[in-house]
Formats: sequence, C-alpha cells, structure tokens
Amino acid sequence: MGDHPPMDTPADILDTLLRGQRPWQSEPPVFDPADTPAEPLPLFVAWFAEAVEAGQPEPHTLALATVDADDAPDVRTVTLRGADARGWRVATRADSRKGRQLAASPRAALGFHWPARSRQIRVRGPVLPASPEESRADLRARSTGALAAALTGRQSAPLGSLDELARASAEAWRTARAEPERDVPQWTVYVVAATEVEFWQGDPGRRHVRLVYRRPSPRSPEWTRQLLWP
Ligand SMILES: Cc1cc2nc3c(=O)[nH]c(=O)nc-3n(C[C@H](O)[C@H](O)[C@H](O)COP(=O)(O)O)c2cc1C
Repeated sequence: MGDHPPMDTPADILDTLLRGQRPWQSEPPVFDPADTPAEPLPLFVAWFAEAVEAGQPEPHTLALATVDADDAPDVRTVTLRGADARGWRVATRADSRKGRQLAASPRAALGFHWPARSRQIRVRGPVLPASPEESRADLRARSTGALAAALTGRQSAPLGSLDELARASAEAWRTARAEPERDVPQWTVYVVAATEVEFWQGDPGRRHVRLVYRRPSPRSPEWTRQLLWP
C-alpha cells in the first residue's frame, strides 16, 4: 500500500548475496590420489603448508563438532594446537560447553576449509585429554591474552552484562601479566585420535576429488585409502 517500493526482507537480501557467490573460481591445484603417502598426517601437513603459501587467512582455525549428552550435535570454531602420530590437538577449558560434551561423549569431528586452494579436510575419531603437563605447557607457550582468556573462565556460562565481562577480563589480564606462569587447571589439550581423515580437492567442473584414509582403531598403524564419489 502507498507509494513506497516493497522493502527487501533480510531473507531477500541474503538470497541476492548468495546468488552472487561463486566457489572454485580459481584454477585448483592438481591432486593425484595415486601419489599420496600411506598415512594422512604428511598429506595434512603438505596441504597446510600450501594453504599458508597461498595466503589462506587463518588456515589454523577449524570447526570442532561434538555431541552433547543427548547426542545432539554442536559445533564451534577453534584453533589447531598441533598434530602428530597421536592425532590432531585442540585446547579449551574442560568446564566449557564443549569440554563437558567431550567428557560425556569423547569423540569429535574436525573440519578445515581452505578456499585459497579449493580444499577441505575432515577428521573424525575418539578424543582423549592430553596430560596435565602437556596442557600446562600449551598454555605457557601462548600469549598473555590467551592466558587472560583462560583465566577469565566461565566460558559458555550466561553473562549478566558486558561490564561484568570487562571487570573480570581486566582482573584476568592483571593476573596474567603479573604471573605469566600461572596455572589454569581447567585448561585442557584434547587429542582427536583420527580413525578417518578425508582430503577434498574442489574442481570448477564439480569433479571434486575425495580421498579418505581410514583405520579400524586409533591404535592401528594400518590406514586404507579409498576414493569417494563427490
Ligand atoms: C577463529 C577462532 C578461534 C577460536 N579458538 C578457540 C580455541 O582454540 N579454544 C576455545 O576454547 N575457543 C576458541 N574460540 C571460541 C569458540 O569458537 C567458542 O565460542 C568458545 O570456545 C565456546 O564454545 P562452547 O560453548 O562450545 O564451549 C575461537 C573462536 C574463533 C572465531
């Protein structure tokens, strides 16, 4: 009614923006699954190095999926702390929502997306907390801000106001500066002991190349490799 043009709804605006997005615009690198190592870690490291070289912003961030006590899925972004023969490592407070979920159901999936190389990597497996010494060393190796964040605590608990956060954070920064060796017993490194790692190479012609490594248990050194339909 009236002479105003109809307003775009948020959903309309989103539709227009989504129509303008185009994945896999740049020529993707060649990925030959026949020329891959017997286990996934060296290939992960090679792809990580190539993502860094291609200027991929924040290649070390990933989606960490967990399930809660009712088996309902949950997901959030975290930072990769490292990967070795044991598995892929992330770190958080054990009393955060994800920490409580991992205590109740110690298994996870990780998702890396490196659009600069048209690639994603998926990792799945059981999760084990690292030793308290390793978790302590992880926090020590980080910045004052990371220690302050870990000290602030109450991650994922309801927050009354931003003023409350500002006060707690200022106090945590004071402690972190004064006591850089300060222990945060809740800070925990978690190892995702992969039983499945998938390498996905995007292709503008939609002939995406998918190679999945699987092994029967995290203790088994016997990885199998399998191509998947895209
Ligand atoms: C780029 C990025 C990196 C993050 N890295 C971490 C991390 O390493 N550990 C962590 O506990 N939270 C990290 N966060 C915050 C989490 O996404 C999340 O908000 C927080 O951990 C609470 O999650 P939860 O309620 O599932 O426990 C990161 C967020 C972003 C956007």
